[in-house]
Amino acid sequence: MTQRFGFQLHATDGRARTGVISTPRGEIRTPAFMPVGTAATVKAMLPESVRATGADILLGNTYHLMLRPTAERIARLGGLHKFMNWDRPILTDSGGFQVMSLASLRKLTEEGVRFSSHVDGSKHMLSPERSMEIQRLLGSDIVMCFDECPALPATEDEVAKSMRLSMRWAQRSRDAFGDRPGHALFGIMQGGVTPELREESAEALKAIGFDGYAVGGLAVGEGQEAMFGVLDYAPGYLPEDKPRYLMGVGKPDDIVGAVERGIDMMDCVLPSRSGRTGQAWTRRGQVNIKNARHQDDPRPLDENCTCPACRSYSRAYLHHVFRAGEMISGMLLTWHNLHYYQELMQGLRDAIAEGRLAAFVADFHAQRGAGDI
Ligand SMILES: CNc1nc2c(CC[C@H]3O[C@@H](OC)[C@@H]4OC(C)(C)O[C@@H]43)c3nc(N)[nH]c(=O)c3cc2[nH]1
Ligand SMILES: [Zn+2]
Repeated sequence: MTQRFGFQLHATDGRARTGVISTPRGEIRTPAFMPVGTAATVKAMLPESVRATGADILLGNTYHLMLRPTAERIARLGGLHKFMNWDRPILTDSGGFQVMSLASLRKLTEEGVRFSSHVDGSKHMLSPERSMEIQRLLGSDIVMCFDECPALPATEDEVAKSMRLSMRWAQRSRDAFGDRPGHALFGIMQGGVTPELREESAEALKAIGFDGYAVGGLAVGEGQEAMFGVLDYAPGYLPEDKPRYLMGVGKPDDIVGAVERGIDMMDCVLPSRSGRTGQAWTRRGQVNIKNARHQDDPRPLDENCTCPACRSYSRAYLHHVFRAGEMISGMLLTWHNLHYYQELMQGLRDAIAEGRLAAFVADFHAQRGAGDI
């Protein structure tokens, strides 16, 4: 087990890459999908179940945990890994994005963001320095810079101003992070959909120097075509020997397209959130299990899936427990969706390693029927 943070590239296929990120708490196979555990839990899943789906790393979040139960309390109790019973790597987002999307009465200045908690209305402040302190108290292995993700619609001038603020905050995040062997600090590229701004952001981040680089400011409503348009050039502005993390993505076809364009890490609430609403993702497309047509169907969600839901339960049963509002409904569909996402990532890693990504992607699209299956 290494005491350092490192990234080894094993193979490439076109712009896609496969490799391993090594951390003191374990290895992360890339391309990697990171389940979201916002408030110290991947909803409806035990940590050992999350591991059983094949996840090497999960996500926590500064914004949610600073409000409840507070980072100081988690630190007193031994840190986030011990608190939530997950001893493998954890990446925490820096809180900027969530403040802008969840908090109220926000005041943004050069210093940081003052806001009122969406939980109890209490007053708080987040800054690069405070975000680094919170992520250190949590004990996360991969720390994200404190940034500002502009809400759409935004003019190019507003995007430029916001990106330049985020780059000044990236320097302050780097300075506040200090030297923490075995822990990584990732910069976050901003710049909207403007190539010149994306390049300016990448150059600023490279000049500061980070252990990994995120592509931020995407998956905020711009649509897949615009997102892929940015990914056609933005990852190329980032260092080849460092992990590239696309934040908040996405649907299975978003993930495939992002990996083809050189992305190594992704996170998204979709598989867990949609699982709780009865939406199953399968290799042949989506299944809305609450649809009446499943009520007599003895088949599993997906005959080829080896997850507990598909091994032991029928669509008819899943339909029933969703209609009845039983807790097991969200548990089984979340498990299936996370299992499917990890199976997709393993398929991508194998295909890149064997130089057959194009065939894998063609088969991925060919299998997906239109609409509900
Ligand atoms: C969904 N689309 C999307 N999410 C984005 C994020 C947040 C990603 C975090 O928000 C949650 O996903 C909604 C995830 O669960 C927690 C644990 C809260 O963390 C993940 C971003 N975060 C930062 N710092 N900067 C960005 O430019 C950025 C862009 C994003 N686009
Ligand atoms: Zn399954």
